[in-house]
Amino acid sequence: MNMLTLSHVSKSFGSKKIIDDLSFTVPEHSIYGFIGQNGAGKTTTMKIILGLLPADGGKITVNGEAVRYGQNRTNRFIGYLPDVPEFYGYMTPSEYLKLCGEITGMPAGKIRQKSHELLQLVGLDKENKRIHGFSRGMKQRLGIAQALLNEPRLLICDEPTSALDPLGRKEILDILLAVKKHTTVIFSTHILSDVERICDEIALLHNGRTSLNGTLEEIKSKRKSNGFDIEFYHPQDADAFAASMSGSERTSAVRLFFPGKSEKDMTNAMRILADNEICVQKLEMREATLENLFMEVVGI
Ligand SMILES: Nc1ncnc2c1ncn2[C@@H]1O[C@H](COP(=O)(O)OP(=O)(O)OP(=O)(O)O)[C@@H](O)[C@H]1O
Repeated sequence: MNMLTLSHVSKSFGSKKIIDDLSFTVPEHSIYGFIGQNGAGKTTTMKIILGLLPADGGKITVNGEAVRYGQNRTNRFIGYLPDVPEFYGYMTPSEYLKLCGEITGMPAGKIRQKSHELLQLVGLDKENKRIHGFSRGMKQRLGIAQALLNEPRLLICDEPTSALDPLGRKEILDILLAVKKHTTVIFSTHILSDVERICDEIALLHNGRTSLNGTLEEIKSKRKSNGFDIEFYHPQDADAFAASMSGSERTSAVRLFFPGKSEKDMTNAMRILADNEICVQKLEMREATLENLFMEVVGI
């Protein structure tokens, strides 16, 4: 089942079209990476999903129910972590979660049990400091605990790792992986290594549409090969081979790179190597990385 679907969604601010016929689906219990450059429209899309901004056209469903601007019925399925979460700095984490639970009408026993469980999950269970002394990473972790308090079916995180150092980012990514058992996660980001680490599926937002979407394997396999490298034992073998197969770049004394070549070209290279009795240390295809696919799509 799909936890979130967007069909032909559009949004303009004045004459500027930000979202243009955007469609994608997020399967239940997946981690979905919503990627785009600064200003691509990620936050705008999330606000439309939350019913906080009206779309100009199209349809969105969350857990099978249609989202309507200005109504918050579908938000009972959603936990939301904004890019810069705001807290009452004079409270401790457990006081803050208690307040959030009370506002949403949770019974006191349930608030206690969920707060304990969630603070443990985000590594803040032993933290009795007031929130104003927290690091950015601790605030993001508390924000995730708060977003999960009402046991949402869908957790939406807006750039949860963007302002964090590598350790802080790892902590957030590990938490998102842990919550996937119970909750579908969609998170926006422009940090591609985070996406490669935890996402089951991705959509790349460019010019208001998804320019790439699917699993990482699907996306990488659809794109053209990036070529192959050959590492020789002797520089003179590299010289001889470069003379017999065109299109190489010398990347070291004993290495040649053949940019843009296919698997068929690599088979041909193997034949030439065998015919000339040249033994090599290594011969490998260069896999498309998400980063070079991103560059290709956005035209950098
Ligand atoms: N309320 C608004 N009125 C006018 N323009 C807006 C409004 N909100 C967003 N925009 C514009 O829409 C575009 C998309 O903004 P949005 O915040 O959705 O991008 P984003 O992908 O989340 O970017 P970032 O990674 O920088 O947060 C930007 O050009 C922004 O200036």
